[in-house]
Amino acid sequence: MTELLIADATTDTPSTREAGGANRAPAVVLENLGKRFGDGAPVLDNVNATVGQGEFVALLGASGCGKSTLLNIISGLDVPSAGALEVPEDGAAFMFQDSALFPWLSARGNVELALKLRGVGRAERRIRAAELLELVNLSHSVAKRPHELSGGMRQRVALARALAQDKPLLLMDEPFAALDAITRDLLHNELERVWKETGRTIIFVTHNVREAVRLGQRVLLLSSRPGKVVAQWNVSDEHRTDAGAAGELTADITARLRQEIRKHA
Ligand SMILES: Nc1ncnc2c1ncn2[C@@H]1O[C@H](COP(=O)(O)OP(=O)(O)OP(=O)(O)O)[C@@H](O)[C@H]1O
Repeated sequence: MTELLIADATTDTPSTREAGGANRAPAVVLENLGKRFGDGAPVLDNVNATVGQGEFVALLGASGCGKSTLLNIISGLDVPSAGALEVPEDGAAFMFQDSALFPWLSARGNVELALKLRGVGRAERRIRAAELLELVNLSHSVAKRPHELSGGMRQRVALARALAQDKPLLLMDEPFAALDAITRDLLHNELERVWKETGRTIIFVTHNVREAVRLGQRVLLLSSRPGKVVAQWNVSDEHRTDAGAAGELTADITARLRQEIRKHA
């Protein structure tokens, strides 16, 4: 059992501060963050977490616990009602469950558009888009439009487009939730490779414990109503190489997640 207990998530405890990786400079710091829409009950309350530069963190929680709200706040699309946050000055790129590609543009056109919005010149755009599509294993389909691509291929284009924004932080909101299990496994391998090659900081939201353990160096569990970080686990090399150890960790996290869900059932 490797759960790092957060005894009092209402304060910025040493466990939450250090878990970003004692050797890493922080990329994202959330301090006593709260969010309430209008005069409704708080959706997030006293969220404390630190994500280190280059770290891959999986954010897990029951449906409706505020995961997307938290990503929206980190990305700057929404503002917190309480607390403070530090995010990279250069901002974040976002990737969603729906690839949200422009249907009239090819894979290359979609990626080039993101480069154009950054002011990259025409010749360089072509080269850079080709590199990014190669990075996500889509060199053979650059001229295809979204309707000619499978769901997995569309998500690869969306990943290339997110990388084209050249932001140090990548926020991923259940990007593979709509894919079949085999395609999802393939994309897990590819995302891991892309993360290692690009050194991005990634916060990856999912409902899927197995996916969180497969991808995250650290898994954070958000409680429901209100959402706050109630537990976290480090995923070690042993979990990556030993299916038994990964299975045990997955079972531990699942039990803890069920506990959270039962509280509000
Ligand atoms: N703009 C908004 N106005 C009012 N309430 C909102 C708004 N956005 C989100 N909420 C509420 O905040 C809560 C958390 O929503 P959020 O989408 O962040 O949860 P989630 O954990 O991402 O859910 P899921 O896993 O189902 O996608 C929900 O009760 C939702 O109805």
